Amino acid sequence: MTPHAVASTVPFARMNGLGNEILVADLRGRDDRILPAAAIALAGRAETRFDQIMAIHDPVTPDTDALVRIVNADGTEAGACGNGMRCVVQALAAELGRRSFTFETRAGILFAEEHEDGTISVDMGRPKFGWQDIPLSEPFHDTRAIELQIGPIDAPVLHSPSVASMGNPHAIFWVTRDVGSYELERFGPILENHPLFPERANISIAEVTADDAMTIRTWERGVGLTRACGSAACAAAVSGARTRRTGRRVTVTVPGGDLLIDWRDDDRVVMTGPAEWEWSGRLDPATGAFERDAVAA
Ligand SMILES: N[C@@H](CCC[C@H](N)C(=O)O)C(=O)O
Repeated sequence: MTPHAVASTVPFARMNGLGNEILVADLRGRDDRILPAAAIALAGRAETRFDQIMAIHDPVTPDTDALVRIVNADGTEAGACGNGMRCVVQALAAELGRRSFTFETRAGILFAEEHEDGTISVDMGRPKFGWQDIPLSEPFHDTRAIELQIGPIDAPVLHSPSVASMGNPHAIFWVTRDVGSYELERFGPILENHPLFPERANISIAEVTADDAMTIRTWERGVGLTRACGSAACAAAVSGARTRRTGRRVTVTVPGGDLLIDWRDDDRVVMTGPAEWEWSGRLDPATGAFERDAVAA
């Protein structure tokens, strides 16, 4: 890289949260952002393919540790990313030798904590169920099951989803067969872009397997099929409890593993799970050019 290019790059770590592919980029001390073109370029390369970039910026609000901007693979910004927040916590805990953090995101202030066993809990805030808050493009007074279906009109494959906002819009379709048996790659893009969702939506299918367990698969807005989506797990858990399908504390199994979701009595949703570091490098937030750090022999 030329000296100029090196000066314009920032450190980043390739990480994952249960297989949700995350790049954690450190933009502290700078005024710039990850540009959409850079995100699209990074997402398009096998080595740096990602679901979200978690860009750590200097804090804006007093008493927060950092502002975190969340960028999807298509370059759009998201309000929430549960798996990505766990990766941010693991990276900052290793750097700063602390375990508890307060972050600001587009969706509000979040609290997070790394436990002794290495798992990380993120307080994802309060869910919203009002149709304007999700948002939907038309009024639905009961968002536990809205009128929306896909497939033949008289025998829909998926129908009547619960909808919720966890800082980002989610639709949860309840099914009674193995979630792997549905063509989510076919239905996901149609439902993500359905006119009912003016800001598009994350689309999940969920099978309840016990009062305290469910299995989900998610088509992520701005990304596609994913091995894990933390905010979808939270949205599915609160929707399961709201529709009396489950209790308020559930293990949500995603293709990448298990997340524990606790919808506390104070209405806040706490997600607990792992994060994993893969490798580090430097990237250019304007172009997406990157280089890997040399690995010690
Ligand atoms: N993977 C995330 C959710 C990412 C955001 C989503 N694609 C959106 O645009 O809302 C998670 O773990 O929550």
